[in-house]
Amino acid sequence: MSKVRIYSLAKDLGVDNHKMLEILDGLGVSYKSVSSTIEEDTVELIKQILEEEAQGGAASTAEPTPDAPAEATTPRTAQAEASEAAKQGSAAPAPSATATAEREPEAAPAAPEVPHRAPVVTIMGHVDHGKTSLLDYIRKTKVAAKEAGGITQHVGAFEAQTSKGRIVFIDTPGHEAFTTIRARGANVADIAIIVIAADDSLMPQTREAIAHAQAAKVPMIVAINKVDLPQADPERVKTDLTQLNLVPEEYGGDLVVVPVSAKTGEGVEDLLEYISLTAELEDLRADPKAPFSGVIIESRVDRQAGVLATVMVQQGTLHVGDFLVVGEGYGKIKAMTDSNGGRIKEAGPSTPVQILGFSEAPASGETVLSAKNEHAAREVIAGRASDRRDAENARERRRLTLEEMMGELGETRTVNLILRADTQGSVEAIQGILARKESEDVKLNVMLAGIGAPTEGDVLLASTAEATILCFSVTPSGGVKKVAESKGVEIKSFRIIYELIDEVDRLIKGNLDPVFEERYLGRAEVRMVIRHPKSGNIAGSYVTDGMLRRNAKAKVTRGKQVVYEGTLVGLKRFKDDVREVQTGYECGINLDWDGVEIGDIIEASEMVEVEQA
Ligand SMILES: Nc1nc2c(ncn2[C@@H]2O[C@H](COP(=O)(O)OP(=O)(O)OP(=O)(O)O)[C@@H](O)[C@H]2O)c(=O)[nH]1
Repeated sequence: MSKVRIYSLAKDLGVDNHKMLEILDGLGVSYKSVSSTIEEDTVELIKQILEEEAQGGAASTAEPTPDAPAEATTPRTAQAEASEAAKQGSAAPAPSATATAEREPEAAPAAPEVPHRAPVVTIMGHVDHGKTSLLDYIRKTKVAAKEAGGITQHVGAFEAQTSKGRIVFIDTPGHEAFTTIRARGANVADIAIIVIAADDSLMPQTREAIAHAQAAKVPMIVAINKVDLPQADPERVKTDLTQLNLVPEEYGGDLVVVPVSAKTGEGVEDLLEYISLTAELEDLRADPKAPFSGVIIESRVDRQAGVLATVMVQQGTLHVGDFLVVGEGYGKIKAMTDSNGGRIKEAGPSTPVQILGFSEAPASGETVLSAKNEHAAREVIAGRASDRRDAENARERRRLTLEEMMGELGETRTVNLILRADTQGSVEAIQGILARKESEDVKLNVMLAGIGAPTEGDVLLASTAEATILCFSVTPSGGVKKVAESKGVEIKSFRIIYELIDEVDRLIKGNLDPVFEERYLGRAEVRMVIRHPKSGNIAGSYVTDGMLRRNAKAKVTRGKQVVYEGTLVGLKRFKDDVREVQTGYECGINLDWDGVEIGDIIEASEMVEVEQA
């Protein structure tokens, strides 16, 4: 008796893989994943079930036959239509992030046109260079006056109407240096405006802002502000930028630089024009009909109203009454207001909305998904809570093993560090983060922290204390590198803050790892499936425990069921390929699919667990 692969069969019969697994579950057929094979005689049973469903659910649909010609305009077979109609008629009343039937593209379908969406812009720059003033000017002149009686709440974002269309500005990052929120903030944004005061030129936080935009691979536009001042020197700003390898267009480079004054409004119209042009080039699109996903921009507790959370809709559409899941909490949208304070009933992609309905304030940067109903929301949360407990237990087990190995209860390991950075501000910010990373198990001992490149003296200190030298935005000289090599001292240089922090996480982990091999590496939650017609689908995920490592063994679980086993072949942070991603970071993952598309077997809220290969 010959066998058939589940996903090939699904394709042949024009149903999606989820549906196929559902039917197999119903029949009590066991399988490991959609790559598994099943007996040929089961196929007949499946066909019968599909036929019955089609007849029962879609009265107007013609009898499905394997050779029924597809309609000229649709890429699907008549069977696919029939089975989908059956599904609609039988159970699911509304699509949701956790249960939405995916359409199966045939050989070479014309990709459905996903509509354009408004660009989301973030403004960054050094303190006092005029970020707030510039946003205020745009808000005053470009935001339609709201109806009388509304209460203007700070929502952390606003929408400007320009002659070229809608532009959404995020105004939360503030000057809280080096926070994950801001690193994530750049991720919410499509375009970064770097504000530089014409009388002050490049300052430490300007460089930091540029580094964030570069790390997030979002296009940058430089606004040289305060050009109304007599001492303004825009040319100096441009020359200073070239020294960072950022060459303005008029000097032959590709950096857009716009002189503006937040005081007089000069150049602001040009800036908006450039934003729209950049957005056009980026070809930003989002499907309002796709399952909803979004990001928390900010949240706070209002004494009268309760928890107010600002959500940026990234995909799909939000409606009053929808159930939302964030972290381990959920809420039902009781009311929604737009950034003007006006009540709205629904909100599509690139819309910042303030939501009333969460019982606890969610953290900025958290991903939000929708659930079909309260029951589904609770299930997702229960799954997340149990995963967290498992992770905590695993950590506890690791800790005990370490203690046993050391033969002494409660001994703390110390990681010695020498820190070198470009400015006092960076040194302090990094020290602040390091202090928060310390735990009972590992103490981070910064032996020396200073401005400027590391010296030979640092290397000697490091070699005696077995310390690692971490450099941020400074590079050791050739001579110092040689001494370090001869003494076996590691000097690690970083230009991006989160990479330095990743390294510290690795050092901490290295001190926690028991000597014997542990196969479990970590686990991630799939937050959304990013469909890419050319380079394949990617599962946008969040590492909830341990770490993910490229080429590790991976398995996808839905509840307690393993739906896929294979290898983690692709791992990305933003657009970069990376080897590892640690807990608390978002990443894109791709598995060895054996010809199966991620969107077919994986969906938001599923867990991917990886093990040492
Ligand atoms: N002359 C002139 N003054 C400006 C302009 N833009 C901002 N200022 C002034 O510069 C100062 C700082 O402006 P802010 O908008 O508060 O700067 P910021 O970058 O938002 O500062 P932080 O929020 O503290 O980081 C204020 O006194 C503004 O009035 C401008 O285009 N021209």
